[in-house]
Amino acid sequence: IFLNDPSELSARTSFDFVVVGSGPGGATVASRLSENKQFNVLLIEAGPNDEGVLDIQVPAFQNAIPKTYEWNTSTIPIPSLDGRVIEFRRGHVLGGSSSVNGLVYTRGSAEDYNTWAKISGDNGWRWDKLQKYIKKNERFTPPNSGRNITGEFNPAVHGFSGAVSVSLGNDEPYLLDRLGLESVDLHEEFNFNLDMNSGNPIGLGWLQATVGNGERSSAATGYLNSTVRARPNLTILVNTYVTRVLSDGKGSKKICKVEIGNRATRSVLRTIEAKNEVILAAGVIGTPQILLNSGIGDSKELKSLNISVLQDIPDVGKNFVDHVGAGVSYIPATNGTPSIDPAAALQEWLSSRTGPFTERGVNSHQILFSRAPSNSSIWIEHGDPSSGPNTPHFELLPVDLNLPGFVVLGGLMVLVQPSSSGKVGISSSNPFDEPVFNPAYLETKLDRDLIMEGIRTTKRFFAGPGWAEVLGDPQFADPDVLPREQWETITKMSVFSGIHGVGTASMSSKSSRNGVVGPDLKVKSLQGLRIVDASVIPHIPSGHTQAPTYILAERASDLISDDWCRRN
Ligand SMILES: Cc1cc2nc3c(=O)[nH]c(=O)nc-3n(C[C@H](O)[C@H](O)[C@H](O)COP(=O)(O)OP(=O)(O)OC[C@H]3O[C@@H](n4cnc5c(N)ncnc54)[C@H](O)[C@@H]3O)c2cc1C
Repeated sequence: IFLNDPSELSARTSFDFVVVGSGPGGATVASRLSENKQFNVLLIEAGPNDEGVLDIQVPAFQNAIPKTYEWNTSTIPIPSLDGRVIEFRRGHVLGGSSSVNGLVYTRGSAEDYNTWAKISGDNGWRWDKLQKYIKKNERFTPPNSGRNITGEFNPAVHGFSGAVSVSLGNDEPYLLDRLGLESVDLHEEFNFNLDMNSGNPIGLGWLQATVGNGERSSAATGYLNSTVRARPNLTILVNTYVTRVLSDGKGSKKICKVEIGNRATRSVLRTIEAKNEVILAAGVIGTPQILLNSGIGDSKELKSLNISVLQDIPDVGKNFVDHVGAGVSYIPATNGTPSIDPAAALQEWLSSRTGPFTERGVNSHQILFSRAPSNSSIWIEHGDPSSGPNTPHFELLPVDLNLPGFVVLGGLMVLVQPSSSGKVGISSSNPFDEPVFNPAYLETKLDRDLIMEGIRTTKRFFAGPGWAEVLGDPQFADPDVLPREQWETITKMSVFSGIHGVGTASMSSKSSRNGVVGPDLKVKSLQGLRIVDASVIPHIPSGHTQAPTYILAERASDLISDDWCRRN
């Protein structure tokens, strides 16, 4: 059942489960729970339907998604970036951020998940225990160009019948791909990695993307396809903003209702009952915002905003961690990859779902994960922030963008195991007000030192005769040329968000007083409320975050289902 407006819901007031948010967390849970005909499930999404939106479907358009499909959230002036304000992107459409993201499919390291297990005291979160959920999520699909991909991935570590399609590039290797392989041959520091999704990501490998048959594969296309949408026991309600969750009476700790509103008119509309559970999956910003608006959070902060406290949980909105990156770009010394004819490419995509628009649009098919050298001087001052010795500190995404007025050649170097943490808060008791968000990028000296090491690592990767013919003068702040203070000032003005935020409703062990949810993802000290999205991730994965969120949500679906099947 698909509803475009809350007014269409009028006949129903109660469901077994109400899921809020339709990204990799919420779409997965709503889809899996509604496989059981006995469960009546409502999935609420603030944004519109994703169906038929070309800008979302065409992989190459990932660089230019219209703002109407995003929340357009701004940070506060970030103190650790000398007061810079940046936009933190997040999807506002069915499928959530997976409908607007960069399509990169990386799982992170086995050690990342083993760290979740350690923090939460639940071995079910260990990498080896999660394998069946990885397979339930993934449908590895060969490129529809028919290109031979032998030697570009390891079939043994993939799922072939899951919900979300994952593929390798359709095009033959680009110039940057050939030069990347040359670097691996030339420098002992960098190894070729047949498959970076094996749990051991370090090395240079072929990039896998959430693409199937030339189209974006998202939480919406993967988990909410037309068959799922037609289920009589699943109602999908889009264009509907959730303001709060409510308990069943004064003093009660049992959450049983969701309140919805109209963002345009800033008015509350009504409540909807959840007989079994409310499952929050509104993402790393939306979930803590709803909790705080509901009086679940730091009691001191809530009281100062005149919000009555339903449950004091100081960590709500805290511990925001995100990847942060620096561009390592050069002036092109040659013409690089020739630009394509966009009209012809679109025509080809429309008629056969093949051609350059099936690609991510950056003229590179590779990704490099690496660690800061063990003899680096930074280790004299700092401990290792990573999950373990097989976990990368850095990611390098080579790019060769040749768009009119926008030429980028080199790489995006991203710090994937940062140590700084920020905060999501609210500024008033009005649930329609914007969140107050400080991502605190580069707040720790360790992160600033590591970014420096990452740039040096990237320079070593780009050193070699092949690259010398292509890369001209550097266009980035070079830590080996500039004095430290000047380098830091420029870097703070130019770093970018990895858009991989986690941790604002973090998972911890049952007995821990820190964190927001237990290992079963139930909100501590309350009943009837769970969280299933990137906000519960207690240690940021060293890879991009959609796959970890899907994997987490697949296990969460089993946890929830088992709980309620046992009771009934
Ligand atoms: C531009 C961009 C590029 C990215 N690139 C990559 C990439 O290449 N690879 C990768 O792995 N990851 C990438 N990510 C990150 C990845 O998409 C996210 O980690 C993942 O989608 C998180 O899933 P989620 O379910 O936690 O939240 P989301 O996917 O953000 O979903 C949350 C949903 O909740 C809805 N919602 C929020 N508040 C409310 C409310 N009050 N009422 C109702 N609904 C609400 C939102 O509209 C949204 O649909 C990218 C993200 C962005 C934004």
